[in-house]
Amino acid sequence: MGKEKVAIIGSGNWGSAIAKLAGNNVKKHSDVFDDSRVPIWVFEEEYEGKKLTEIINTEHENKKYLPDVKLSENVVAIPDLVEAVKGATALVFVMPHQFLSKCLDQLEGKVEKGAKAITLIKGVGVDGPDIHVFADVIQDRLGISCSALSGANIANEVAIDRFSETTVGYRNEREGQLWQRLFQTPNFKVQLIDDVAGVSLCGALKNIVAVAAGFIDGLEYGNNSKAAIMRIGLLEMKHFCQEFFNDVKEESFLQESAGVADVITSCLGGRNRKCAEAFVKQKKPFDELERDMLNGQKLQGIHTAKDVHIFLKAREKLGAYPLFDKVYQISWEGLPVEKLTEGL
Ligand SMILES: NC(=O)C1=CN([C@@H]2O[C@H](COP(=O)(O)OP(=O)(O)OC[C@H]3O[C@@H](n4cnc5c(N)ncnc54)[C@H](O)[C@@H]3O)[C@@H](O)[C@H]2O)C=CC1
Ligand SMILES: O=C(CO)COP(=O)(O)O
Repeated sequence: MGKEKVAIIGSGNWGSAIAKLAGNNVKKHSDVFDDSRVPIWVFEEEYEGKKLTEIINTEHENKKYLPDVKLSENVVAIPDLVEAVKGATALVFVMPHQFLSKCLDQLEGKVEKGAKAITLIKGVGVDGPDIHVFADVIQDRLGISCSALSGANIANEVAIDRFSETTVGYRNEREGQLWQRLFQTPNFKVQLIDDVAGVSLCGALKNIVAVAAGFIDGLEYGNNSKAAIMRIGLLEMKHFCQEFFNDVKEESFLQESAGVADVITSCLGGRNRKCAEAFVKQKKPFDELERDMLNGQKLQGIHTAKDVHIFLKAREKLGAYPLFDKVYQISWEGLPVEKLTEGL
């Protein structure tokens, strides 16, 4: 069997951090991976008067989304999505969830037969009463096996090699071990679990909880309130997964980085938390805050709150998830933020 050829689809803050790890690890495991080239698809834009792909390919740094972190020289930025995945056998999906569907439209019928994929995207696909994790969406649309990676992984910290853990929910153990080889470093520990849905849903739903934590910070309610939001949020996450997905594992919530640890880090230090605090203090809408505070990076939590609201409404289950619903109502329907804790 030939060596695995990796392609990374997405080059934002997390996409660039993961490209750094993958670029180095393919060299470390050159018995398994083709280490000559790791293509990364870049949604082309100008940054400081130059094309972002040109900056990445000459300076080996994504100056817009992950400044001051050097990427290995085998990481090659490519603006054409289909060209970026040409010949790839190991596809890493890592773009903000709102852009996945358009990418899959372009990729359908274009990926290598027998390729495998992993998604690092945090979000869910909702269509009225139907809900899907993105690993399933990718698998169905492209006809390839797709695992999921999620964890307490603030990208800027992983990128500078601070000790962190993550969880891979695998389709089969062999694929889990392949992804572990691609991403694990002495300071980035990759745990494996046979729970694609649980890992994916933890990553999506914790973003709603992080928005709630940001509201608490905006209200200056203090640490007890924030701890309560984390606890209630984690329970709603677990309840939601167990109610609507058959095969999720309890360990994914309580023992894995994807569950409890990601709730904690996101409620302390994530972008969703930061913008939600500003929403309360500055009284500006989220799209304006995203534009002013994130320099092109994207919020996921408020969109996931809306997706989950649409789904729960269609299933007539809104009352069963009061925290998720309060986040939706405050973010999208003008409910006063002081109502967040009412009835929890
Ligand atoms: N940043 C972080 O700390 C972490 C992020 N994640 C997840 O990883 C996923 C990707 O996040 P990031 O890499 O941080 O992205 P990001 O939040 O930095 O978003 C910017 C990216 O979106 C792209 N983009 C903008 N407009 C686009 C369009 N119209 N079509 C396609 N792409 C477009 C930009 O080119 C850029 O690559 C998200 O689901 C996020 O929740 C997961 C763990 C950590
Ligand atoms: O997923 C993350 C940390 O694990 C990042 O969360 P934010 O998108 O809120 O920054």
